[in-house]
This record gives sequence, C-alpha cells and structure tokens, in this order.
Amino acid sequence: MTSEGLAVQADAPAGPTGRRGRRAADVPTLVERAREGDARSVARLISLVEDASPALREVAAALAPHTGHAQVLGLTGSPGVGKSTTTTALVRALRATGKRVGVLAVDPSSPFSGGALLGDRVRMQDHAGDSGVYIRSMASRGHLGGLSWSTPQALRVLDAAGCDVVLIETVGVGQSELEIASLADTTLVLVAPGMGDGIQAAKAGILEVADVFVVNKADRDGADTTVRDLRYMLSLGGRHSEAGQWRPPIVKTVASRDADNGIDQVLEKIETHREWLAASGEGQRRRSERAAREIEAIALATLRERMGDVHGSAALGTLAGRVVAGESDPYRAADELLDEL
Ligand SMILES: Nc1nc2c(ncn2[C@@H]2O[C@H](COP(=O)(O)OP(=O)(O)OP(=O)(O)O)[C@@H](O)[C@H]2O)c(=O)[nH]1
Repeated sequence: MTSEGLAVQADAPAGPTGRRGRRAADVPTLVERAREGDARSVARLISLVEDASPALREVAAALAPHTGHAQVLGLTGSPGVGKSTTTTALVRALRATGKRVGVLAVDPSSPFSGGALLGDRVRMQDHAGDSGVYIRSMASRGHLGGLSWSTPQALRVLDAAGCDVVLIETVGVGQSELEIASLADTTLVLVAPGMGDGIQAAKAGILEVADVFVVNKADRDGADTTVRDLRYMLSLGGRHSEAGQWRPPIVKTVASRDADNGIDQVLEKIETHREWLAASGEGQRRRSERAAREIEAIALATLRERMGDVHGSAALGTLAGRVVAGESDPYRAADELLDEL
C-alpha cells in the first residue's frame, strides 16, 4: 500500500477527540504491520494520533488489546544537562540486553515534530539500521491539548508495536516534567554540576517527581557537591523517610563516555524501582491514575467540542434569553445545558 493510500482526507477540522472529519486510513493494516515491527507503520500511527486525526478513536481501539506491556521511563532536566546524550547511552545499554526501545522526545517549546529536529537526525544515525529502536520527536506547542493527550497515545503505539521500554524525554520547563512524571513508571531527573540545578530542582518541585536522580557530567568539578546538595534536600523532604517509601537514589554518570559511564548503575536503579513499584502496589496505582487522567482529558475535550457546537445554537440562545429576563440564573441554565449535552 502506498502512503498516499493511507492519506487522511479530513473534510472538517479534526479535534483532539477524533469526532470530526472523514477518515481514510487503513487502521487495522497499520496496527498489524506496526506489531510486526514495520517502522513506517509505527510512524504513521503516531502521526495519526499526534495530528488528532479523525481515525484517532479507531486507532485507540485497535491498539488497546496490545498495550500494557512496555515499561515507561521519563527523563527530564534543564537544557544542556545531557538528556539527549543520556538517552542515547540508555538506548545503547538497553539494546545490548536485547530490549526493544522506543523514544519519544517531547519538545514543549517546538512547533516542529515528526523527527524533523536536527538532534534527532543525529541520534537516528546512531541507531540507524537497528529495527529494535524507534525514535520520534513530538512537539507539543501549537497542538490541541499539548503534551497531555498526544504523548499517551504515541506511547500506546510504541507499546503495541512491541517496545519493552519507552523512554519519554523532555526538557524540564514549566509543567512538562510534571506531565512526564504522570506518564512514566519511573522518572529520571538529570542534573549537572555547577548549573544551580539543585536549587532549581527544589523550586520546581522536581524532588517530588524524581524516582532516580542522575548527576550527569560527573567528570566535571562539583559533581560531589551536587550529590551532597541533593542528598541534603531529600533529607528535608519528609516523604522519603517514611517506612516503605521509595528513596530516590542518586547516580553519577558521564553519559558522553562510551564505557564506564555510570549508565549500567542507572539501569540497576530503574530495575530496583520497578521491583518496588510491583511489590508496593504503587505501579498499579500510577497506571490507574494515568488512565484516569487520560479519560478525564478526553471527556473534557469532547465536552468542549460539543460546547463549540452549542455556541450560537438556538438552545443556548433561549437559555441566555431567560437569564437576561431574570427567569433563570446562569448556574441553573448551565446545568440545563449540560443535561442536554
Ligand atoms: N563533560 C561532559 N559533557 C557532556 C556529558 N554529557 C553530555 N555532555 C555534553 O553536554 C552537551 C549537551 O548535551 P545534550 O545531551 O545535548 O543535552 P540536553 O540536555 O539534551 O540539551 P537540550 O537539548 O538543550 O535540552 C553536549 O555537548 C554533550 O556532549 C558528560 O557526562 N560530560
């Protein structure tokens, strides 16, 4: 089948709920091929969900039976701490153990997506020809609903495509690291010596989201000070000192080094955290929370879309008239409107 044959011809603007437009994508075939490891089909499915294609609902339904297998890792940190370098090193190490890996590089500030970023092209080369790795960059600015709804869908695609591990990388600015943490089973927070990251981490509430701290660029002066600062800040936060609670370990890395770079220790800590998630029930709780957020986001988007239909409608006009005339109040009118929706 040609890519033209799979083209989506939307005759109405698509919304994040996938309710509008006409679809022309052969979803079952795409899902089947993605599950066989066809990278183009994986890419196409991610585009469908990212572009809020009208086929979104069909895609979600077709993927559902094949999901729930992948371990989801979040990786966040300030610009320049070495996220890309660390991701590459992690992918290499995971591939060496035979795992299939997906990477979603989410750029909350970029309007570009689909692997168009230079950095990703460079990284693609690093894993070129390796069918066990999917790398995809996603932009969230300018997209309907942003990171919060497109990333979980893309995650599902990679999960269904048989990835054992999906790594979501994002720069730690604004809300993005919190969103990543809500998606991931295990969240890695990267800091680097001498960047004032420790203090920033405390400010941004990053201490709360980190399951593993990675002090990268440990070849630089000040790495031990950074580790000490982090340890001190963790000791102040009461959460981690309670019995049975997870205490985020701190690992030093030199991600830019090919060997002896600390990446194996990071993987060990991730594994220990995975075991803790299973034993404590926290893993299940996180996944339920994740699904609940998704449902909520879709329901709200659907409601907003229906409200759009309602805007300017006769029913709304009638209700407005009654409020103006003092025959109803806006709260009662809103309840009546919601009842109708
Ligand atoms: N000395 C040293 N340099 C490193 C290390 N890890 C990464 N770097 C370098 O730091 C620079 C930034 O690394 P990236 O991996 O691009 O950092 P990033 O966090 O992805 O950066 P943004 O994409 O700007 O958010 C690059 O020049 C890397 O080669 C390290 O462990 N030690």
